[in-house]
Amino acid sequence: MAAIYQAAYRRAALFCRSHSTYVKKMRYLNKLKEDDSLCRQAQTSGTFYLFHNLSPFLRKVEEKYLIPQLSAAEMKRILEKFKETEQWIEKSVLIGCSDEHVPHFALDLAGALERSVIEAELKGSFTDLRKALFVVDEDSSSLLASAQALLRWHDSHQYCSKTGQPTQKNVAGSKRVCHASGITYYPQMSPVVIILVSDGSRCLLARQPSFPQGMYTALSGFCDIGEAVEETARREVAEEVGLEVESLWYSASQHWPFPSSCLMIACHALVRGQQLEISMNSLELEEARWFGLEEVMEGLKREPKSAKQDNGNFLPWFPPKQAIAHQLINEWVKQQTS
Ligand SMILES: NC(=O)C1=CN([C@@H]2O[C@H](COP(=O)(O)OP(=O)(O)OC[C@H]3O[C@@H](n4cnc5c(N)ncnc54)[C@H](O)[C@@H]3O)[C@@H](O)[C@H]2O)C=CC1
Ligand SMILES: [Mg+2]
Repeated sequence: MAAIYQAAYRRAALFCRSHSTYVKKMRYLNKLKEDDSLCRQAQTSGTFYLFHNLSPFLRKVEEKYLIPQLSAAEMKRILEKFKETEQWIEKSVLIGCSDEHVPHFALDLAGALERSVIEAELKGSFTDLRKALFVVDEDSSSLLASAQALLRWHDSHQYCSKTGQPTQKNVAGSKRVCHASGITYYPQMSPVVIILVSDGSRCLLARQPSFPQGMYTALSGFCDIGEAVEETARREVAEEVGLEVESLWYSASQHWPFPSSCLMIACHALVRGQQLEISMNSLELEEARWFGLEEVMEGLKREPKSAKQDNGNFLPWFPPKQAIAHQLINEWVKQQTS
């Protein structure tokens, strides 16, 4: 009995310790965002993730893809070797820190150094994010997605939209300021609601014409200005498939970097029993239909590569596990089978 209590105590102590590590880390990051001189100093002891034209730098070691972190000294050496000034470090943005408070920065070297030069020097390659996200581990993929989103936002917000004057980033890159108008700009995400519609025993999955062949996913749509999440969900389901949502419940959320920084808010929805006929909006969708449990379970197991049949048709497959749509579909299967 005592052993059980000891184990519980150890778990509780561990929780408290990790909790306070987390709190300290978040407060340190917040300080770096607010204090330019502290952040400038942090750049001299931090580590750097490299990008080129928004493509992250990856290194393949055996069968694994890793994202190398360069020390500040290594960064300095490379910039000096290729006759670039250290000023480039100023362009980096803060993306996190370790539990020991080693800050992590992301830096895009396009404009400073040739892509192939850095690739040869550091023995790796700048890889399109659409590939990179799916070959690195889960923690690295969310770090790459948010780092790229922040770099992209800075790249496209160099000027004030009111005065046309250049904006200046703070050292951490958590904002940009137009000194002519005094306007502060903060990095933005567009909220998108993704809804897995069910009639109780089947779920509704759809395809847009631009999707890879055979891929189906849950319905989704950007929030209109002024809308609540529930309103977007009801409107998108009505617009895209002509059905009325009866009840809606939240599942989880995810940052999604395509086409640029979306906050995906994932929900399950039930539609009214009497009215299950799909009336698809063919301007947005190529196909929308009900899937039974068995077909969904098979689709979850199917790899895109194995979806093509001998007759040229494609069997249905769903987004990979990194996409929140996958999680919604998995949850629905669990609900049906529990
Ligand atoms: N991570 C995941 O599991 C999934 C992510 N998605 C993402 O959700 C996003 C939205 O999905 P859709 O069904 O295409 O949205 P949607 O049904 O709202 O239609 C897209 C159209 O909405 C308009 N629009 C309104 N506000 C916009 C904004 N802030 N940015 C861009 N376009 C805007 C544009 O005309 C665009 O063509 C896509 O970017 C897609 O990558 C979609 C499904 C799964
Ligand atoms: Mg849509």
